[in-house]
Amino acid sequence: MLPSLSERRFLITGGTGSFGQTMVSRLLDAGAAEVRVLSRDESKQDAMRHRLGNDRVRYYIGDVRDYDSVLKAARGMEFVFHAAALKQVPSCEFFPLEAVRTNVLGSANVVDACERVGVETLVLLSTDKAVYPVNAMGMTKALMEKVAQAHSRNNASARTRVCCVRYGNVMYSRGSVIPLFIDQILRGGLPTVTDPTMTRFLMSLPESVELVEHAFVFGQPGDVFIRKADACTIGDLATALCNLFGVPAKFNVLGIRHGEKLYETLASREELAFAEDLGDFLRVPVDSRDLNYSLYFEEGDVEHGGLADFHSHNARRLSVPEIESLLMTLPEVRAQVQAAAAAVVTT
Ligand SMILES: O=c1ccn([C@@H]2O[C@H](COP(=O)(O)OP(=O)(O)O[C@H]3O[C@H](CO)[C@@H](O)[C@H](O)[C@H]3O)[C@@H](O)[C@H]2O)c(=O)[nH]1
Repeated sequence: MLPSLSERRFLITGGTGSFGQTMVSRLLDAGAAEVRVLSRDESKQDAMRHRLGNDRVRYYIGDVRDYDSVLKAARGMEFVFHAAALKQVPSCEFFPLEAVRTNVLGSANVVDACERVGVETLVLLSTDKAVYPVNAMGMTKALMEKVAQAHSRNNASARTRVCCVRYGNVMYSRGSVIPLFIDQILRGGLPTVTDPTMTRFLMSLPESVELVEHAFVFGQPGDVFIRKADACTIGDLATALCNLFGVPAKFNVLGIRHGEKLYETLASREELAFAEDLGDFLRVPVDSRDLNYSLYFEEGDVEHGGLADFHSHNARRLSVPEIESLLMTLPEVRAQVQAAAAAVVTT
């Protein structure tokens, strides 16, 4: 999917995370001349340095909240992927201003630094929680999208092409529900399900990386790219995992947590009225009108009435066997299921 990248230079903010590590490997494989990782945690960088052992990867300690640290890392780079964020819904509810500082002001720093040093393309990673947001994480990611779009709308001669991508839950990402449920099952406990009827979109890490690559190759300034995905209920997810590990499908119900929604929306009906359907992806272009709306009178109004939002309650619903098959495509899950099965055989 990626074109040849020899002599091309990349920066990934939050580059030690699940997305960042996968993207770094893809860029190295595609021949990138240099990949910089900007992040706060020196021990994660050190572990990655030892694991990769590749001198085309350079590590920058810094924080997107600190403009100078972003500027230093962005200097000389042609392409930037902005993945650094505060992402946990409940913790952002308790510390909303921290989410504003990282997700909104930090993202604005990234946009400004890229423009200042003449980065060619910047792709910012957003989430379905940014659509009709009810929690601080989603609200701040929605504002991040607005910052990115305003950059494109307000700067006709912008040097940096800025696009966003939006996706749902990445299966087995750090701190997410799938490794948690597996851990609970392996310890002999019951998965703690918030609400069995709650639905989420499911996407693999390679699919999320593919979406970013698509935006990187095809995006126009201000675009938001969305990857279409199937969804499942959390009750079915817990059941599928219990089945895979050969334990009775039972769980404890916790109740919905701070800031959570029963379902997530990947694209609103307002966006779908303008979106371009690209098969696996949707492209939502920026509304590039200025504030003189009367100038656009003849373009008329777009009809939103017949459209429905694209959300995880009306997306294709995966059955329990389908979830089991999907989970077994994840190397981490496969390895844990096989290890558990082998342990049963030897006892
Ligand atoms: O003990 C638990 C923890 C979570 N859940 C449920 O599992 C689902 C997924 O939870 P989790 O894996 O914590 O993800 P989300 O809170 O949905 O948020 C994730 O998915 C987003 C995309 O929607 C990303 O933007 C976020 O960074 C990422 O944390 C939700 O319905 C939770 O209610 C449980 O049932 N039990």
